[in-house]
Amino acid sequence: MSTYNPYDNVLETIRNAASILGLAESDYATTMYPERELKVSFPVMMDDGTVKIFEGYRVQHSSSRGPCKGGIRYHQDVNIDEVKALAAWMTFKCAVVGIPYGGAKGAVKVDPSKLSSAELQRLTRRYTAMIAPLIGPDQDIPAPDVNTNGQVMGWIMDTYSMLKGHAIPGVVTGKPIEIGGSLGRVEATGRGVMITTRESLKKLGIPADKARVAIQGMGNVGSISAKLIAELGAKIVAVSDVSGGLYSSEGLNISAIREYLSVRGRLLKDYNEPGVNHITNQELITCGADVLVPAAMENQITEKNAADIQVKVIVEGANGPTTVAADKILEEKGIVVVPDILANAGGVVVSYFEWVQNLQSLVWDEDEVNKTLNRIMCKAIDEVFDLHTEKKITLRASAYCLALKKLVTAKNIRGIFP
Ligand SMILES: NC(=O)c1ccc[n+]([C@@H]2O[C@H](COP(=O)([O-])OP(=O)(O)OC[C@H]3O[C@@H](n4cnc5c(N)ncnc54)[C@H](O)[C@@H]3O)[C@@H](O)[C@H]2O)c1
Repeated sequence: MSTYNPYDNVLETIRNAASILGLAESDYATTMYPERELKVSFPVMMDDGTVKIFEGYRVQHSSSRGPCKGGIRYHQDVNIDEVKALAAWMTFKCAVVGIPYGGAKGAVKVDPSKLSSAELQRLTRRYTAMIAPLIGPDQDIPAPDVNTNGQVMGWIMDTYSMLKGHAIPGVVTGKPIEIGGSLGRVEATGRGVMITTRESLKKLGIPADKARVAIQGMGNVGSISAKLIAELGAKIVAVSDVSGGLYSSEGLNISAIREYLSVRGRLLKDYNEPGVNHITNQELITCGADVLVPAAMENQITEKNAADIQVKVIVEGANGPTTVAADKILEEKGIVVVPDILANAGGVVVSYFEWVQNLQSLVWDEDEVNKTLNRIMCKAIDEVFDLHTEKKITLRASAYCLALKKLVTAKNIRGIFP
């Protein structure tokens, strides 16, 4: 078996959509290559006085439909192909939900749990300085992703503003409210996953209040998805984090688990409650539920475990959790996969609201944010399901066809420079 390369996954998915649309390669070739790839190496002074060198990246996949947009990830295993794939998924995500952005992604190869808060701040500030030539509210706007959060965005905003000499809140989204963040942004990706789950179940005729749901990952996306899907009346029977998972056929107490995890450094392997069993991440993926929400990392549903998956629907909270080979197995089994570029788009939609508020120096109330998010998500979900029914293609192929069409149209209108 060849080594897993998420960018190959992206290319195969784009080629499949292009062939469904009957596009010639010259029509969509630009979507196969990132516009810019920056690799940086930079020193950080550690608390003990030693200097460590870290490697980071910023990839801008496309600016055809607007400024580049995409999160920053801190992870010890990150590499350029992963960042290229994540940047491309952002391009397609923004296109499928119809917000005026291209796609980008950044990362630093680091395990942030091994750094003190002061070291994390110095690393973030130096990485920001290294990518400063590429980012800015008009060209490329970062946001949180795995292992980054509002505080990290605050340091990025401050560093960039200091370099420019005045406050520029619109350079990042996912900031704390006090410095220009949007109400509803922290919950937005999970809220989008909940809306996608609710609407998909409705279309498939599965009552949400009878659904049994398993969620992999209890970070920003997984834990908010768990909370909001539970509020639909569904039973969350399994959740997990990097250390392992919890299972209860009666349904887990999500607010108690979220409360427990709110202390930095705590892991689910140490969580104990009567009636709750410890399971592995693999057991979570193959446990008997109706809905599986992978909300951790890429490459979790593969040809090795796809045949053992028993759910009716998979709602991809994470980016790229399912490989192309696994997708084919799931399709043959009749399992409906709601793709990442649709299911987890809530975060970038509310990031867009935050950026608009920053550019206009306006503040929206939370109700307006959530209502507008709901409207945009429901419209995109309807469009993706309609094309899927009309063309008898998977939901992933449908979402990519809709997005690719918009990207090709934008490129054609703009023409080729010079
Ligand atoms: N934060 C956002 O707004 C956002 C938006 C869209 C998509 N996403 C995607 O959602 C996914 C999760 O992002 P997040 O922001 O919630 O990250 P996070 O850092 O807040 O949480 C990640 C969670 O996954 C768990 N995890 C890490 N590695 C794992 C593994 N190998 N197996 C099982 N669990 C593992 C962690 O313990 C943690 O619970 C990523 O794919 C990310 O790209 C995030």
